Amino acid sequence: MAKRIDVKDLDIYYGDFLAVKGVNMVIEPRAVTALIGPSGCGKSTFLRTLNRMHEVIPGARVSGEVRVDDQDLYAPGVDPVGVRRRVGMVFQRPNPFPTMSIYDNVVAGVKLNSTRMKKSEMDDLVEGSLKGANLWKEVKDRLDKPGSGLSGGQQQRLCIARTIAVKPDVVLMDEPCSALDPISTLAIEDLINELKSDYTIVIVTHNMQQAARVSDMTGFFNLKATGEPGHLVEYDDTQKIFSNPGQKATEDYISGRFG
Ligand SMILES: Nc1ncnc2c1ncn2[C@@H]1O[C@H](COP(=O)(O)OP(=O)(O)OP(=O)(O)O)[C@@H](O)[C@H]1O
Repeated sequence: MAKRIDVKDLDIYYGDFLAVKGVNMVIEPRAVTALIGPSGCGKSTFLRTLNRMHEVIPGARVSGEVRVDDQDLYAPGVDPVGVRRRVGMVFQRPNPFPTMSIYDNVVAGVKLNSTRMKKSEMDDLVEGSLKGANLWKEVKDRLDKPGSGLSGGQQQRLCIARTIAVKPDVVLMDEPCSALDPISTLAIEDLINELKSDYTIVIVTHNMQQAARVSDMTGFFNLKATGEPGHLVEYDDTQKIFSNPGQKATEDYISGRFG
């Protein structure tokens, strides 16, 4: 299950534009790592390199290494589809398949991976994944109803259930609460806290209180000026970053002096 991610000398490009430069970082398993920093510094871009989603944009590429338990995701011959199965992703806006039932939403990824399963196994997987996403009690009597009939917070938990149904090693979350109300946000934060016992979790967030609440480690990204590449300024225990950061830029950012 949870795996360590080792990023070495990673440069990330959109065509000729170097968006993020020189990232070195070890992301620990069974922990939550938060990525913070001002708009445009490359947090989401970096996150998408961790499951090879970056390269779906034409011209987008990387140089350097991303190792997940010693396998370089960018080595020749590595299948990006397999990578995305092992490293799942939850997006900013809940994106369940709207006309699909709640049940079918949970197993959508599993079916895509063409794993053949008996109905009883599928039922168990749906129940286990919805329980894992703290949604089971709310939906168990309406599994055949469309996913779009759920509240925003429930839809996001449904997306998390869909992500964990394929049994990934890592779960990436790109601002998973930014479209949610405060109560749904707290529900997702509780869930993140529970999920970390099984997965490596990396979350991009604009909300520094959220980073402080949910994460064990925090990486602060910044950029010197518009058009310059983003870079990782500081990466440390969340408590240290928020109480006694090593860099002035980090301190200025977390104390609200810029960004
Ligand atoms: N599809 C794209 N094509 C070209 N450049 C892009 C693309 N997506 C992002 N960029 C550029 O890459 C840089 C990093 O963007 P990114 O969205 O990763 O930053 P971010 O820190 O996640 O920002 P935000 O907090 O606003 O979401 C920016 O200069 C952005 O304009």
